[in-house]
Amino acid sequence: MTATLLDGKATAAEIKDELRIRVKALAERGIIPGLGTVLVGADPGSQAYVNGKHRDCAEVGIASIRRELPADATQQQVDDVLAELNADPACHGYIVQLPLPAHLDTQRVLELIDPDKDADGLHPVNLGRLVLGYDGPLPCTPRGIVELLRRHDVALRGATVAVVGRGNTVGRPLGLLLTRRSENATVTLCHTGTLDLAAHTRAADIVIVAAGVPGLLTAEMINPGAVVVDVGITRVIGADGKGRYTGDVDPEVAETAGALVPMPGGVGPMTRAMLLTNVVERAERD
Ligand SMILES: Nc1nc2c(c(=O)[nH]1)N[C@@H](CN(C=O)c1ccc(C(=O)N[C@@H](CCC(=O)O)C(=O)O)cc1)CN2
Repeated sequence: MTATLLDGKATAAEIKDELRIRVKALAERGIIPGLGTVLVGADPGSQAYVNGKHRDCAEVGIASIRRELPADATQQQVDDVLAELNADPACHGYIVQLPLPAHLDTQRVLELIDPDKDADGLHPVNLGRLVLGYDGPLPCTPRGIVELLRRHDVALRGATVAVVGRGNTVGRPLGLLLTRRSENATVTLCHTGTLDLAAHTRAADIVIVAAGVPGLLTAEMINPGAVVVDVGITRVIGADGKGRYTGDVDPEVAETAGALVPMPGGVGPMTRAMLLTNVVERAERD
C-alpha cells in the first residue's frame, strides 16, 4: 500500500472530545442537548446504526430519545411520532433512520420533520438553504467528508473533484458543499448517465465515490497520487457465506492513490460525528 490512510475513526474521536467540552458549557447554562431517533422496522443494519448513534450520544453527554415502530407501522403512526418529537422541547434535533419500509412515503416523512430540528440536514428547506448558501444544518455525510479532508490538510481550493453518485443524501449535497465560496473546489458530478466515467475520475485531484456499486473505482481510473474517498457501503455475502460490508473502491486503488479515506473507518464514523455536531450547534442556539 502506498496511499496514506485518512483515518475517519480517529478524527471522529477528536471531534467527540471537542463536543464533550461544548456540551459541558451548555450544561452550565442549564441546557442538555437531546437527539431523537425514529426507527421503523427491525432491519439489523438500521438497528446497529441507531444503536451506534445512541452510544455516541452517551459518550459526549447528549440525551437520547428513542422512538421505535414495527415494520408494518402505518403512515399515520409515523406522522404522530414526528409530531410528538417536533413538539418536545427536550429534543433539539432528530433523525428518521433510512431506508424506511417501502409502504411508507419517505418524501412525506422528511418534509414532516420540523426544519429547525432536522439533525440530518435532509429536509427540503435545509437542502434549499444549502443551494442558496444560507446557514442551516448540513447533511452529515457530505459535511463529514469535507471536515475529514480539511483536518487532514487536503486542499480543496482550486482542486478538481469528481463526485460519483447524485443521491440526495451524499452526492448531490456534497457537490453543493464543495462548490461553496469557502471550499472553492471545481466539481464534476458523475452518475449512471455519465458516458466515460474513467475520463472524469482520471482528470480529478480528488475522487469521491458514493455510488453503492462495490469495487466500481479501480486503480486504472485514477490519476496516480489522487486523493480517493470511499463512501460506498454495500452488504455482500462472502465466499464463506457470511455477510460483510464492502466499499465502492477496489482495494488495489491503495497502490496508486496518494491518500485514501477507507471503508470501514473513514466516512461512516465522520457521519456519526457530524450528526452530534448538528445537534450541539442547534442546542447552542437556545
Ligand atoms: N437518516 C439517515 N439514515 C441513513 C444515513 C444517514 O446519514 N441518515 N446513513 C446510512 C447509515 N448510517 C447512518 O445512519 C451509517 C452507516 C455506516 C456507518 C459506519 O460507521 N460504518 C462503518 C462500517 C460498518 C460497520 O462497521 O458497521 C464505517 O464506515 O467504518 C455509520 C452510519 C443510511 N441511513
